Formats: sequence, C-alpha cells, structure tokens
Amino acid sequence: MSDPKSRLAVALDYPDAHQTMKLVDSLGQTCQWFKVGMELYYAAGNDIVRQLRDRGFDVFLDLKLHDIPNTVAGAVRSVTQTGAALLTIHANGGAAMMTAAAEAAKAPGSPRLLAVTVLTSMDAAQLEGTGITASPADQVLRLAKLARQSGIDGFVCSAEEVASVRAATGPDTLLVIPGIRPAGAAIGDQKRVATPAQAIAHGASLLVVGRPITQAADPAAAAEAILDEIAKAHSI
Ligand SMILES: O=c1ccn([C@@H]2O[C@H](COP(=O)(O)O)[C@@H](O)[C@H]2O)c(=O)[nH]1
Repeated sequence: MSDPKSRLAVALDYPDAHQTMKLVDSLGQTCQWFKVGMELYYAAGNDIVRQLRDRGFDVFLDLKLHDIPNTVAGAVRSVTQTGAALLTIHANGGAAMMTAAAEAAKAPGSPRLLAVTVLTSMDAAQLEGTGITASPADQVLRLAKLARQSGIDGFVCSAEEVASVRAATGPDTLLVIPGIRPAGAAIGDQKRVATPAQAIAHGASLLVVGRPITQAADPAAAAEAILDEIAKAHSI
C-alpha cells in the first residue's frame, strides 16, 4: 500500500478563503491533497489554489467542465497556469469535447484530466429522470470507455463501479472516488456510497472526502481515522 496520504483528497467546500485556510491549518500536515470545487473556486479563484500550492499541498481542481469543445479546451489551458495537478471534466460532454480537452492537456504543466461519469448523488431513478434508462453501473462503464477512447485516463465514479471500471481500463488508471462515508457518518445528498475500506478494497486510487472531515468536531482526528482505515484496507 502506498502512503495513505496519497490516497485521500479533502474536499474544501467552503464559501471563502478564510474558512478554508482555518480548516487547512487545523489539519496541519495530516493531509497532502485538497480538492477545490465550484463553491470555493467561484469565491476565491486562482488565489486559493496558489495559497494551497505555496504551502506544499497538491491541488485537485474539481470544476467539472462541460461546454463546447473549443471552450473546454480553452478552460484547460487557463487552468494550467494555476499549477493544479488534477482537473475534472464531465464525460457527458461527449467524445469531441473530451478529445479537445485531452489535446489541450498535452501542453507542459497541464493538470491530469479526470472524466466525471455519473455523479455519486444520483441513483437509478434520478438517472432515468434525465432520460438515461441504463443502470448507473452500465452508464459509468459506457462513459469511462468513451472517455478512454477520447484520450482521458482518469475517471470519477462511485465505489460501486470502481471494480468494473478498473477491470475495463487497467491497473494504471487513476480512479477517483467520492461518496465516501465512514461507518455511521451522515450520508446527506450522496446516493452511491461506501466506507473508505470498501472503496480501497474495490480498487480506488484516490478517495474524496468532504463533510465527514470538514463538519467533524475534530477534523484532524476524523482525517487520521480515515487514513488509518485506508492503511488497513486491502486492494482486491
Ligand atoms: O460524482 C461526484 C463528483 C464529485 N463529487 C464531489 O466530491 C465531494 C464530496 O463531498 P462530501 O461532503 O464527502 O459528500 C464534493 O465536493 C462533491 O462536489 C461528488 O460528491 N460526487
């Protein structure tokens, strides 16, 4: 097992830089990866990415780009200047969009791209509401294969699909898994969830954990417990 710290990204879903850095400071050096999503990025922009990078952390920019190919390619080029290591795009944007993003990400210093397949907050009924009658498992696999053919080699899916995506895409694929809930944690708006140990056992590369850490009475202790669970879990 690689260093558990390299397998955990803390989702910094905060409305401003002050609250964000307070949480980051409270974690000390417990965590190495931080995820900046839309809420924080729209409020604090590239400056928050710079602050995290200046402190030596790895930044995962979860902007879930979804637009026409030319616009997404331009956004990938702009993000390159931030020094973020990972950037998400939506696989639902289709092959042309993902191919344009992958081409743009060939430039030196570009982030590694991750295609978001089916959001972990969606179950079969919600997916059907969008006109997709495939199960989440089938739809995730379909989108992961499309993303792979389009030049994307990392994916975001739930722990329920990680084993089948791993089997279809190989041992070196970066599989990033949100919807992580330690036993007994509130599930909130997530639908396809698993414990840290289950996600690692099924083949996850990197776990994304937000509220179970950021809303905990003692965030550092919550993060330590998750890292401990990761360290003890065995990949299949
Ligand atoms: O399918 C997805 C894609 C991204 N996310 C993001 O992960 C975190 C999860 O936060 P929790 O508080 O642990 O639920 C959040 O930033 C989402 O935007 C996801 O949950 N599912």
